[in-house]
Amino acid sequence: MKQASAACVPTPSSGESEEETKIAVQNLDLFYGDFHALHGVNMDIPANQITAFIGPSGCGKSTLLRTLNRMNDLVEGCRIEGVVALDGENIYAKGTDVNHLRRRVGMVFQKPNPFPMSVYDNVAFGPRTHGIKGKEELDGIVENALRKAAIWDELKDRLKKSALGLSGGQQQRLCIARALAVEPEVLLMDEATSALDPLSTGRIEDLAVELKKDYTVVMVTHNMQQAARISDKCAFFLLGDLVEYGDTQMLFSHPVDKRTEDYITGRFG
Ligand SMILES: Nc1ncnc2c1ncn2[C@@H]1O[C@H](COP(=O)(O)OP(=O)(O)OP(=O)(O)O)[C@@H](O)[C@H]1O
Repeated sequence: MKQASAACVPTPSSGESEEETKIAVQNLDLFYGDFHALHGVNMDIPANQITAFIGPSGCGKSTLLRTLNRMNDLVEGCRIEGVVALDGENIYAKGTDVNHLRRRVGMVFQKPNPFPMSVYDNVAFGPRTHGIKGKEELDGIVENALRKAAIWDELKDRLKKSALGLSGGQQQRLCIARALAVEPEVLLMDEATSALDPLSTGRIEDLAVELKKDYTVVMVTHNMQQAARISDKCAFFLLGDLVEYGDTQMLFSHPVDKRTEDYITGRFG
């Protein structure tokens, strides 16, 4: 993957508001081989808020989400131009420690993907990889992460049982706990509720709202009600273009672009 040049980018101020920008995306173009998947995307993602990416299938939501912790590095032929700055530092600058980046920017996927091991070992996996070995310390980390993911009470007596025996909703909250166990600053959620029933979806939504106190949450969702319910900022994409980005309430009540209006009113997509 081509490396962008800027090593350190000043975090743009967000004008009159007091919002702190956690991630600044600047002039971002992404290519899969010859296919130009993202076109000159610019957006400031605020700290301690939920930002939702919406738009029809194939418009580039997941692609953009994956640029935020360089998951696209794993895709052969993927090339990026532009800047993604985390706390003002370009994550595509030469010399970036990608493992450290992914520790700071964790990710939860559409399908819950617990490892075939115990509940405890799933959550302890990341910290162990980072060299934490002491039982007492690991016990504390596991409990804390499961509490933050609002699943401690359900799982505290099943820590040694296989994670594969949990329900889909429990597995997804376990995956969130696993992501939180390495103390990230940003949590990326790629359609994290689309495989879940309404009750489990509600739990994850409540959890996301709770988590934004401590983390910056960025989510891709096909569910516009979900974006309207829980996100603070919303970005609408179409065919690789960021069409409109702003406060969720404004975007849903007074969309500026006709294409946004057509999409949120269900005229296409
Ligand atoms: N690994 C890849 N190689 C080539 N093209 C890809 C790859 N991943 C995605 N694309 C293409 O990039 C475009 C954006 O895909 P992406 O998955 O980001 O869209 P999306 O908005 O998240 O879609 P969905 O809502 O269906 O998940 C699509 O045209 C897709 O076919």
